[in-house]
Amino acid sequence: MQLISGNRTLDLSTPQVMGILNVTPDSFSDGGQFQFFEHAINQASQMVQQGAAIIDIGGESTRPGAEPVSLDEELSRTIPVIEKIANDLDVWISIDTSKAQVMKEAVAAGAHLINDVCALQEEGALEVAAQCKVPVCLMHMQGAPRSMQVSPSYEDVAKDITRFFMQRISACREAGIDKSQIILDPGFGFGKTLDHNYQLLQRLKQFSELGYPLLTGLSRKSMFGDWLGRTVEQRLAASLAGVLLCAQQGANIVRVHDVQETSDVLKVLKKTIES
Ligand SMILES: Nc1nc2[nH]c(S[C@@H](C(=O)O)c3ccccc3)nc2c(=O)[nH]1
Repeated sequence: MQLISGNRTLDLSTPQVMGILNVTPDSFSDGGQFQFFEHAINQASQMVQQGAAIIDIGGESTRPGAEPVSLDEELSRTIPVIEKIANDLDVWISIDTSKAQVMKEAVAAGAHLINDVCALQEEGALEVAAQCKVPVCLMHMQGAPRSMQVSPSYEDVAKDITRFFMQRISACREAGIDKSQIILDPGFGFGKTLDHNYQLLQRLKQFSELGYPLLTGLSRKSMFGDWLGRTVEQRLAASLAGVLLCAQQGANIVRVHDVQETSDVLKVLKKTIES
C-alpha cells in the first residue's frame, strides 16, 4: 500500500509518522511573527531528522470552544510556512484545514496532502479537493468543535463511524476523487466520550480492514489525561502506548507531537515483527 502525490510516493507497508506543527499563536508562547516563523521551520526540520515522513500544518486550533479563525488569518499563518518547508525540506506536507480556500492555496504553495477534520463537508471543500488531486484524510467528528463534547452519543460507535466513512467515500467518488487518494481517520477525541475513545482503540483493526490507509491521532489527548489524571506535558507514555496499539492494529500513519519517541517505538515494533 502506498500514497502518491505529484512526484512523491509514501510507502505505507510500514507505519509512517506525521509530526504535528501547530502554527496557531497559542502554540507559540514567545510571540513575534519572525520568531514564530523561524521557530516553525526549526521545529519542522527537527521532526524530519527525528523520523517524520509528513509534517502536518494546522492554522486553526480545533480546541472545543476555540474562537473560529478568519480565512485570512489561517492563510497568513500556514502558507508562508508551507512554502518554506517545501523549499527547504524533503518531506511530505499536509494541511490540517476544513476551509476550501486554504486547501487550494496550501496545495499551490507545496502541500502534498489535505487533512480535514470535517471530512470535506464544508462549502466547496469536496470540489477543491478533487481539483487538487492530492490524497485526502477524511476524519470523523460528531458535531462541531465548539459543541462536539457536550453529549456525544452513538448506537455503536465503530459501526456509526464506518457508516460515516462509507457516506463520505461515496461523496468523494462522485466528486471524482480516486479511491487511491482517500485516507480514513476515526477522529479520537472529536465528539467521543472517554469510553467511546477506548472502544475505538480496542476495535481499530476493523477500520484498517476497510481497504483504505488508516490515520490515527491520539497524541497527548484527553482520553489519556482524563483516565490517568495527567496534564498535556505528562502524557508521553500514554501517547506511545497509543501509537503501539494503533500500529499493531494496522494504522498506516500516526499523527504525533513526539516524533523521536514515536519513531523509536515503531522501530522496536518493526524489528520484532521481522525477527
Ligand atoms: N487527521 C487528524 N487530524 C487531527 N487534527 C487534530 S487537532 C487535535 C490535536 O490534539 O492535535 C486537537 C483537538 C482539540 C483541541 C486541540 C487540538 N487531531 C487530529 C486527529 O486526530 N486526526
